[in-house]
Amino acid sequence: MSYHLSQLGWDEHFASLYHRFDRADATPGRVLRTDRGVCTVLTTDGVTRATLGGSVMIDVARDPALMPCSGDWVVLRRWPDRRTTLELVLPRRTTLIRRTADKDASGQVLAANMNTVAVVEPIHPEPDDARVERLLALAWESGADPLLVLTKTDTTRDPAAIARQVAALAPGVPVLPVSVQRGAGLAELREHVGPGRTLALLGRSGAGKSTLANALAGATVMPVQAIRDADGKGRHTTAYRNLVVLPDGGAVIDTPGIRGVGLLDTEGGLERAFADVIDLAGSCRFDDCRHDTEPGCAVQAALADGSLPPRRLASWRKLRREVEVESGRRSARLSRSRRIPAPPSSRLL
Ligand SMILES: Nc1nc2c(ncn2[C@@H]2O[C@H](COP(=O)(O)OP(=O)(O)OP(=O)(O)O)[C@@H](O)[C@H]2O)c(=O)[nH]1
Ligand SMILES: [Zn+2]
Repeated sequence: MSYHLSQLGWDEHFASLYHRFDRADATPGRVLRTDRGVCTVLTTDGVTRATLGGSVMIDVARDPALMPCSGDWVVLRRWPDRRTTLELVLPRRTTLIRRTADKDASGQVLAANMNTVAVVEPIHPEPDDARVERLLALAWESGADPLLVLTKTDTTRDPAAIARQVAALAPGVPVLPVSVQRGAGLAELREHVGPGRTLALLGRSGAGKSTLANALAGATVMPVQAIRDADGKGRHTTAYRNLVVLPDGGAVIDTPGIRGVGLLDTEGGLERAFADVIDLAGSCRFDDCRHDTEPGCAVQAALADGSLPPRRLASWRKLRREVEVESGRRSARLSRSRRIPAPPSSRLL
């Protein structure tokens, strides 16, 4: 049985990247999950497990963000002794990456190559404004389209009112209230998946991400589990918690529930998440306005007339300060690591 990778978003772009690695013992695939250096990968022949090849290990030692993750398109190599290694991660189109807690401030990739990132926040107890803002900045940063999903709407009396309040934290982002229990909002959410499209779910533990992924997958049996194992050793019984292949095409990436998430903000995600504040700042009289006591400050004017909630400016300042401090640490680390010559990444396969 074969599986069409195009159902998962494999297209001419990735095919052309893969082309130069195409040889008899190589095959492309998409990472479903990773578990301590062992990756579960879906190929046209089914699901296989692969260990990291030497070149990937060298890349990861240099930059932890190059560790394969759910959603990555990769090149596998099959060896005569039946081992399979993951030899290369094809360049990611979008990347959901958070700053790790270590002092190096390096990045950890949570998901790759998704078209949409849904920030998943429960409507009850009350949505946490600061968390929503932070996760939305991360979603914008990924390069994918952000979406805000408010879950468990069956647990509160007036979900629409809460959705309106939360929408003020999410300029330019569609807000979608859902209840899996009642089946409400799922049809709207399905519009963001479908053939060739991948939706990543991002949110705290208990937000309802796995419940959403299961609801989108519909049946209890994923087609992945019905596909013959590429090793010929029978079916896998593992529950694929990370990338879930949907019966009608497309995929959902269920990221692990995260407690705190640091922003790397190298792609301007913060500015897009705070487009309301940035737009106002563009109308201040002085280009270097600090939005304190300067004359002609559009931000202060909006605070005064109530059109900008004070906490939006406070959040923006707090997150920007955090990113500045952390990027300072990161550049210190990079200048240290430059003393080690970078390995050539092209002698693969
Ligand atoms: N009432 C109600 N409860 C829900 C709904 N969706 C999820 N829940 C409950 O919320 C709890 C957490 O849901 P999960 O889907 O496990 O949350 P998660 O985000 O995957 O959590 P982690 O796996 O820890 O990251 C479970 O007890 C679900 O039954 C809903 O629509 N309504
Ligand atoms: Zn100003």
